Amino acid sequence: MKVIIASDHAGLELRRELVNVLKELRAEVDDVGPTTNASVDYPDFAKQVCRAVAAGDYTFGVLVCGTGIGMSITANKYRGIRAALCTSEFEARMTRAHNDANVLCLGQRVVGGGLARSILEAFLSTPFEGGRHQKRLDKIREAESENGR
Ligand SMILES: O=C(CO)[C@H](O)[C@H](O)[C@H](O)COP(=O)(O)O
Repeated sequence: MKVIIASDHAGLELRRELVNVLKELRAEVDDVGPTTNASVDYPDFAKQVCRAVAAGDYTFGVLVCGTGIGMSITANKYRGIRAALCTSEFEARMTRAHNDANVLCLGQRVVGGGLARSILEAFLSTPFEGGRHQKRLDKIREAESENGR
């Protein structure tokens, strides 16, 4: 499994913890930064992750900012990206099973390291159920086209 991860300055510490978790889980992980806690703009980092996931270069992307909200708003602007902001394991399982989410967004100022780890593990290990949910994903794709994206 290949995972690409990024954050802004407000998600840097949690991102570093999650890189270690991903390595423990034997995922192939590319960490695109940032490398210092100088203030940066989260859309610049979301862009790198979302372009790579949408191109099919990675199984999943992970984005961390202060709340996870800015990252998730940005990520869902990219065609083919289904980004989910999760604050619980339940949401992580459901968004994989029902939405086939391909980008996980987390807020360092919202969830602690232990919970974030559980959320990440649930996200990575839950398969998409398909069936009735596929038809709904097809409709999301239609919505992307309708909006000229
Ligand atoms: O986009 C966000 C909020 O919707 C993220 O949490 C950012 O990390 C946050 O806005 C950064 O805030 P800061 O005051 O510049 O650290």
